[in-house]
Amino acid sequence: MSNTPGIAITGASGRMGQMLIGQVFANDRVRLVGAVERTGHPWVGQDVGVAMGGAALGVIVTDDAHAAIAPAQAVIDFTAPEATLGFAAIAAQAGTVHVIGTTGMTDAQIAQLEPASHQAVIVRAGNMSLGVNLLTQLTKRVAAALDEDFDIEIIEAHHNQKVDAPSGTALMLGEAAAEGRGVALADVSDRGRDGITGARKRGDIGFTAIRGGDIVGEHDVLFAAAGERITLRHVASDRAVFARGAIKAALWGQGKTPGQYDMLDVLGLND
Ligand SMILES: NC(=O)C1=CN([C@@H]2O[C@H](COP(=O)(O)OP(=O)(O)OC[C@H]3O[C@@H](n4cnc5c(N)ncnc54)[C@H](OP(=O)(O)O)[C@@H]3O)[C@@H](O)[C@H]2O)C=CC1
Ligand SMILES: O=C(O)C1=N[C@H](C(=O)O)C[C@H](O)C1
Repeated sequence: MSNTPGIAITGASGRMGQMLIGQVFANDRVRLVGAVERTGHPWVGQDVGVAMGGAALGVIVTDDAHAAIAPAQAVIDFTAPEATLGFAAIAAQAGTVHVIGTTGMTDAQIAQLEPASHQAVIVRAGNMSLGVNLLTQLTKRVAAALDEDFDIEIIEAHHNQKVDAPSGTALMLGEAAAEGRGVALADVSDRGRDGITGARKRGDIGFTAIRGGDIVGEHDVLFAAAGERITLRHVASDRAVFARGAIKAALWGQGKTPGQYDMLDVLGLND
C-alpha cells in the first residue's frame, strides 16, 4: 500500500473540482483516489480525465460519496453549503481530513460542522491562497494602527456565475479588520447599500460586491480618511492558487488531532 495520501474530490465537474483534479494529478506528494458528482450528473460512471476532455486518469466519477471517501486520507470539497454538511458527516465517519473551500455557509451551517470536528480534522477557509491569508494579517495590523477617522471598505469582484455575496474572502478580511479594531464584525458590518442610506456611520466596515465576466477573484481593503487613502489589494488570476493551498491543507492535516483549523494554521501565519 502507498504512503502517499489519497485524495477524493467532491464537485468534480465544477470550476474548482476540475482545477483540483489537475493539480492533485500533477503533484507527486498526493494521489487521486476518488471523484464525486451528484446522482444523475453526466460524468458519473466516466473516467474523470476523459470527462474533463483529456486522457484517462484511472479514477471513475461516482455518485457514492461514502465509497469515494472511505479509501481517501483527505477529501477536498469546494461545492455548496448543504452538500458540504453531508460530506462532513461522511468524512467524520471515515476519520478522513476534510478540506472545505465552500463559501456562503450561514453561521448555523458552520455550527453544524462541530460534531464532525470531534471525529476528523476539518480545515476550512473562504480563501486557500497564501496571498489572501497573508493579506488578512496585514489588514488586521493596519486596522489596529488606524483609528475610526479611517473608513474601512471591502470591495470584491468575481465572475458572473458566483452565487454568494459578500465572498468568503471579503468576510475573512472584514473579520480581520474588525479584530484589528477590537470590535465584532456583526456590530459594524454595512452590506447592500441602496436608496437613501443616510451618511456613512463612523466605525462601520462596508462591503461591495462586483460580479462580471470571468474574474477569478479580486479583493481590495480600502482605508479612507480625509485627505488620504490606503488600499491593500489581492488579485487572483489563476484558480491553481486555491487548489495548491487546499492540497497543502490536506497534507498538513494528516495525523493532526481532530478539530477545526484554518489556512492560517496550515501556513503558520497565526500571531
Ligand atoms: N476557499 C477558496 O479558496 C475558494 C472557494 N471557492 C468556493 O468553492 C465553491 C465552488 O466554486 P466553483 O467551483 O466556482 O463552483 P461550481 O459551481 O463551478 O462547482 C460546484 C460543484 O459542486 C457541485 N455541487 C453543488 N451543489 C451540490 C450538492 N448539493 N451536492 C453535490 N454536489 C453539489 C456542483 O455540481 P452540479 O454541477 O451538479 O451542481 C459542481 O460540481 C463556492 O462556494 C466558491 O465560493 C472557490 C474558489 C476558491
Ligand atoms: O467563487 C469563487 O470563485 C471564489 N470564491 C471564494 C470566495 O468566496 O472568496 C474565493 C475566491 O475569491 C474565488
